[in-house]
Amino acid sequence: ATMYEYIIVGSGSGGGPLAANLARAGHSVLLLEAGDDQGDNVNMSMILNFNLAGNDPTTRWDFFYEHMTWRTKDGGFYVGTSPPAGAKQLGIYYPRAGTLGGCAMHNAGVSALPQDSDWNYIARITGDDSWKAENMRKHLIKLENAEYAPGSNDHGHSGYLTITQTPVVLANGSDDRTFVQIMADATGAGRVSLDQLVTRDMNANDPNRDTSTGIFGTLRHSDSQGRRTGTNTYIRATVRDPAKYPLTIQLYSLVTKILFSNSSTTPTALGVEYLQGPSLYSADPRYNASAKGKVGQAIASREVIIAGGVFNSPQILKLSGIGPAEELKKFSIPVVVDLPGVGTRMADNYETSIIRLGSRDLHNVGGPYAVMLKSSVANNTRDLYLFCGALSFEGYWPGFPKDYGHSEYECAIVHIGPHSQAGTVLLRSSDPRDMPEINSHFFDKNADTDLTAILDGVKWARNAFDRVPKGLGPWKEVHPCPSPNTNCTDVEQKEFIRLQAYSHHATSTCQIGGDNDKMAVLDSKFRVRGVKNLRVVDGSAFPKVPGAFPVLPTFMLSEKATESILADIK
Ligand SMILES: Cc1cc2nc3c(=O)[nH]c(=O)nc-3n(C[C@H](O)[C@H](O)[C@H](O)COP(=O)(O)OP(=O)(O)OC[C@H]3O[C@@H](n4cnc5c(N)ncnc54)[C@H](O)[C@@H]3O)c2cc1C
Repeated sequence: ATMYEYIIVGSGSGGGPLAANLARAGHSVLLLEAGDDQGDNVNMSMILNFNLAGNDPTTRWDFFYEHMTWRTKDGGFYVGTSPPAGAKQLGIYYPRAGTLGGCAMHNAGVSALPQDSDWNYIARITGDDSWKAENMRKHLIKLENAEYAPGSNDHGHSGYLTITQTPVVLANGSDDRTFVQIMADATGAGRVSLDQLVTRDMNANDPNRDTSTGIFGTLRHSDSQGRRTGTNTYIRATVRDPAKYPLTIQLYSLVTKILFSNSSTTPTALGVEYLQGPSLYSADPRYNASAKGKVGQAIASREVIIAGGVFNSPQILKLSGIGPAEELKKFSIPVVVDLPGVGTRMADNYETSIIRLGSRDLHNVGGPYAVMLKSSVANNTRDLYLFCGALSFEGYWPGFPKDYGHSEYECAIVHIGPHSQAGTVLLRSSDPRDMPEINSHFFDKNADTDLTAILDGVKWARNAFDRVPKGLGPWKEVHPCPSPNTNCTDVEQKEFIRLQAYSHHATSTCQIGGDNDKMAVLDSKFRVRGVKNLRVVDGSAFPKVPGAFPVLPTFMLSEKATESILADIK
C-alpha cells in the first residue's frame, strides 16, 4: 500500500477543504471518496438547479428514516400517513450526496452563520476558548470570498468559498414587490426601503446579529454567474497543480474500516481498507449487490481523518471497532474502544412549510428572501428562519418537489435549536455496504415548546399572506390548514407539523465534548477519544446543530481542524 502523511475519508464540506488545505501546507494527502466527480454536470454546477441535483442518480445516496414514505405495490411512492394497501414503509426520505464534494454539491447552498452561542457552547463544554465566537470569525474571513460585501473588513475576499446574495428584483408593480412589502409590514420594518431589506447581511459582524429579526437577503455559496463554489471547485483547483500541492484523489473508493496498530498501549490508526468500484454503497440508486469491488489499503504516516458525513462517519467508526461495545459485539466486531456516544445524540433542525395558491398566476416572483423571527418561546435570540417565495418545498421524497403551478407561494420555516437531540445511527449489519438504521427521534423532548415555535412561524406567515390585495387573493391553503377548512385548531396544526416535519441538516453523531462527558466521541481538537492519530472532521462533530443551516459552519469547522492538525506537527 502507498503511504501518505494524511488520509482523509470523504470530500464533503468537512473533509474536502481540509484535504486541500493540508496539501497546500505542503503535506501529502490521499482523499478517498466513494462517489465520482460530477463537477461538470450542470445539475450540480449551477446552484439554482439544486432540486435537479437532489434527484440526480449520479450523486444521490438515498437514506430513509422511520415513517412517511412508502413504496406502493406498483413500484411508485406514496408520501403521507394513510398509505394504500400493500405499500411497504420506507421512512422519511433523507437525501445525501455520495460524490466529490458531498452534500455541498446538491444542497440549496444557503450560507448562514450559526448563532454565536453555538460556538460559545463548544468553548464552554470543552474549556477550549479557541471555539468562542469571537475567535471563529477569522475562519470565515479566511475561507470566504464575499462578493456581496466588497470592501468590508468583516468579510473575507480571497478565500475559496465565493458567496453571493440571490437577487430579489423589486420591479415596480411586480408581485415580488407586493409580497416583500407585505412581509416588511408584518415584521414592522417601518420606513426602511425594501431594497435595503432584501440585501441585509445575515452574516454581519454585529453583536446584535442573533437577536435581529426581519427580512434579510439569501446568501449562497455560488458566484455571480450562479456557479456553485466550495468543495468540488476548491479540491479541483488544488489537484490541478500536483507538483505544487501533493493531493491525490481516489474516487470510487468506499472505506470499509480503519486499520490499527496494537504495538503501543493505545490503539493507533495506521491507515484504511477500502473497496474500489462504482456504486458500491447500497444507498446509491445504481447499487448492484453482485458487484463487490476490489479490496485495497492505504497507509498514513501521520493521521487518518474520517469525514464521511453524519450517517457514514459513525458507521465507519463502528465497523472499525469504535463505538458502544454492546452494539459491536452483536455484530461480532472486535472492540477497539468502547465509545458509547458514537451514533447517538443526533441533532437536526425541524422544517415545515405553509403553502398557498393565489387567485391568479404570480408574475415576476423570484427570491426567495429570508425572514428571521423570534417565536413566543424563544430564549432571547431569533429561533425561526423562514424562506419565502414562489416555490413549493414540503420535504423530500424521490422525485421531490411537487409542483402546484404558477400561483404557488410558500414560506418554509426552519426551527433553530430544537430541544430533541435523541437521533441514532445504528449498525444494521457488519457489512460496510449496508446502510445503517437511522432514527431521528424528532420531538422526543419538549415537543410542545418546539411545536409552538414552529406554529408561531406558520401563523405569522398566514397573517402576512392574508394582507395581499384582491386579485392575488383570496388564497387556497394547501397546508397545514387545507382550504376550505380555515378554522383548524392549534392541536390539528401541531399534529400536522409533528408528522410532516422534515429536515436535511442532521449533525452530531460523533460529537465533540468535555473530558467528563462519557458520551463525547471527540475532544476539542477533533481527536477520537481513546485512540491515537484519528480524527473526525465533518458535521457529525458538532455537539448541537449549528444555527439554521449547517454548511457554512461545517466549512468553518474544516478550517478550525486544519489549524488544530497543523499545530500538532509543530
Ligand atoms: C438536499 C439538501 C439540501 C441542503 N441544503 C442546505 C443549505 O441550503 N444550506 C446548508 O447550510 N445546508 C444544507 N444542507 C446540509 C449540508 O449540505 C450538509 O450538512 C453538509 O454539506 C454536510 O457536510 P459533511 O462534510 O458533514 O458531509 P457530506 O457532505 O455528507 O460528505 C460526506 C462525504 O463522504 C463520502 N463518504 C461517505 N462514506 C464514505 C466511505 N465509507 N468511504 C469514502 N467516502 C465516503 C460521501 O460520498 C460524501 O462525499 C442540505 C443537505 C441536503 C441533503
